[in-house]
Amino acid sequence: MAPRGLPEPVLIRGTGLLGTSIGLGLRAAGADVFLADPSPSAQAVAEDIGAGRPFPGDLVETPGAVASGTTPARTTTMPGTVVVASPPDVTGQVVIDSLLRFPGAVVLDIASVKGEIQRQVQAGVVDGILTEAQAQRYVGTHPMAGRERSGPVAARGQLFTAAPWVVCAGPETAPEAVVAAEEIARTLGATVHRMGAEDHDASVALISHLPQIAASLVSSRLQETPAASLALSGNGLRDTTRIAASDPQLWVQILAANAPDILQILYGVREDLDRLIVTMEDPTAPGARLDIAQLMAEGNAGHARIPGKHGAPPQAFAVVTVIVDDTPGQISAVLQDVGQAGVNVEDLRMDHSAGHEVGMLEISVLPGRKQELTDALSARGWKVV
Ligand SMILES: NC(=O)C1=CN([C@@H]2O[C@H](COP(=O)(O)OP(=O)(O)OC[C@H]3O[C@@H](n4cnc5c(N)ncnc54)[C@H](O)[C@@H]3O)[C@@H](O)[C@H]2O)C=CC1
Ligand SMILES: O=C(O)C(=O)Cc1ccc(O)cc1
Repeated sequence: MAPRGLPEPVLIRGTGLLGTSIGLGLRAAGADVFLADPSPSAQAVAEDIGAGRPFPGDLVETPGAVASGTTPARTTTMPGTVVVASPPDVTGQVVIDSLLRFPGAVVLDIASVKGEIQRQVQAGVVDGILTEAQAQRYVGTHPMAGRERSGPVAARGQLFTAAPWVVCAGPETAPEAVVAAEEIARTLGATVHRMGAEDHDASVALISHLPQIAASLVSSRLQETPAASLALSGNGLRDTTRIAASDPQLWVQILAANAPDILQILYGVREDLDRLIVTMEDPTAPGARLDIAQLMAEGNAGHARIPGKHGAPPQAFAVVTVIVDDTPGQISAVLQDVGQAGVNVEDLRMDHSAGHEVGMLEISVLPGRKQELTDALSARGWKVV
């Protein structure tokens, strides 16, 4: 059964990580999905893994066609909804092309920065390329879920489960566009957050773009580090650097598109860093340790404000740590016993030191269930620390 309120078929333009993940999720929900990507291999992989079928029509954009107001060729197959999942720097152009090419279709994009695309659509109206009615069929959105890898091979239909999905509708946006965007988000298991494009861009500068910059800055220090030092790495380093493996091409576009908002935050970070440097130059000076303590306490306070699963208020879970052998099947065996004990797993992670034959499986549960789970796992022979 197709999702209600979603005009079909759905055409996904751009079958990389995000486009293919959306296709997989929509197909699993029974929607009819077409795929189009200028990269034949990206499109073929997306089709092969079941994200949709090829769009029967030529969607190659003529360079400069949108800017010059040339109406793109219309196809006989008309999608009801177009999801633009291309790289950010061409998204505005693909959105305008879709509004012109598919009269009547709702068009949404999922690019990481929203203001610039909204401005391009508005400029299309001012320049007479788009009518107001055409522009109203567009709604900007942003799923707050992704991976540090790109391309369809890394796609997952479950990528958006429990993730926030921002919908940037304005008073001018056609109601059916908002309904379709929210239906896609909910069908894929995400929670909808309505927000203006400017507030969105200011928010992601802090909660998404700064962490990316911080991870890249920390990781760039590791380039010349001797292997013997890196062998000591634990989860602290892994936690703070995972997203440093992200696609540079994508991030050049994201950071450039949101530079003014990011810059305001970087000025604040620079102030804190300058203060810390002065303190560290003489850590025994009067007040220096208080300064360091204050920095750590400010970090604690900010971290405690990060909401938990499903956008719930921050919650301190209790962690039950189980030692498991580094052999196949151990983790699933522990999790089966956790399920038998009737305790819900809120979070899970594996701490794995290089060169050791055991791993530490950290199972986060509600604080009230910790003792019960510890007892149940110990009774089944697991070593709980
Ligand atoms: N990577 C992530 O974690 C997240 C990315 N996004 C946004 O999703 C969008 C796609 O990102 P990814 O899937 O990660 O990138 P990707 O690099 O995996 O895929 C982009 C795809 O777009 C195709 N493409 C290039 N030019 C195109 C055009 N003119 N028309 C149609 N397709 C075109 C490419 O061939 C490629 O297959 C970006 O706008 C990004 O800001 C949003 C949330 C998370
Ligand atoms: O890998 C992660 O944890 C991410 O946060 C990825 C991500 C990248 C870009 C976005 O616009 C949104 C999410």
